[in-house]
Amino acid sequence: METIIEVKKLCKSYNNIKAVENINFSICRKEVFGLLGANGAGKSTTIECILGTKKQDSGTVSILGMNPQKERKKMFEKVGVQFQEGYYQDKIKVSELCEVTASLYKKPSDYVALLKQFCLQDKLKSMVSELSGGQKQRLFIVLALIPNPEVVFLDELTTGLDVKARRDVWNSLSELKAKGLTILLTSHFMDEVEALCDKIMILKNGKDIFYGTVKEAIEASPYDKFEDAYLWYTEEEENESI
Ligand SMILES: Nc1ncnc2c1ncn2[C@@H]1O[C@H](COP(=O)(O)OP(=O)(O)OP(=O)(O)O)[C@@H](O)[C@H]1O
Repeated sequence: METIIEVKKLCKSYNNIKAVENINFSICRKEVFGLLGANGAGKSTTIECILGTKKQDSGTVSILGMNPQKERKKMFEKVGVQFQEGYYQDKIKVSELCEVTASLYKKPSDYVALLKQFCLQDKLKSMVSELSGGQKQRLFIVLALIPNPEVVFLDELTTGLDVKARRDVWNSLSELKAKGLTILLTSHFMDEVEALCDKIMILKNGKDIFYGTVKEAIEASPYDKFEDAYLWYTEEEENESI
């Protein structure tokens, strides 16, 4: 299978904090990869190094065969990123924000169809600032998909969404995956990870403490449920003495 993202021996420190220490993983086309871990575990730092918005201290990153530091512009033609609130201006209509985003790309997706897919078709003429938290979150996923990317980065994918909206987002992503999209996501919801991810990495204090499938993670733990296993991997004291 074709490798889309390859991370080798990635290290990044901030002053005295080792945010990411010797991380290795690869993601194949059509795979959904979950980068997991508690607040401060090193997920965002890893993602920023992959996107080239932060420079690692050592190690290498390849995305779609490119070096993100050297080929930033070419890379962003093919890579979508879901940003959080605060990144976008919100005194603008949904349609205008989509239009502006689409204008940045050579072959953008049809944003009206995407808005429909994420149940936002009625909001086309609304101001972004007037959307609910969950509607904004879905709009940010749509914006990440407008480039018609080969790979998309989704950060805290469904935080703030109601139960139905989460399920709808999972279904839409599964459809996009079937069409060839590769997805790297972060999530603090283990049911979501179980439903979507082909492979996961659990980080703790910048280190890789588990890399494999959800099934393997459960099997290598004393528990039957993934959430219990996840907590076992990430728990502070008990495991450190083992
Ligand atoms: N710009 C920075 N300067 C100094 N320290 C930083 C900086 N960015 C992150 N850190 C530290 O690096 C570590 C990893 O942070 P990072 O944001 O990568 O974690 P995260 O897993 O994405 O957390 P969250 O789930 O809260 O988003 C933390 O200890 C954090 O305090």
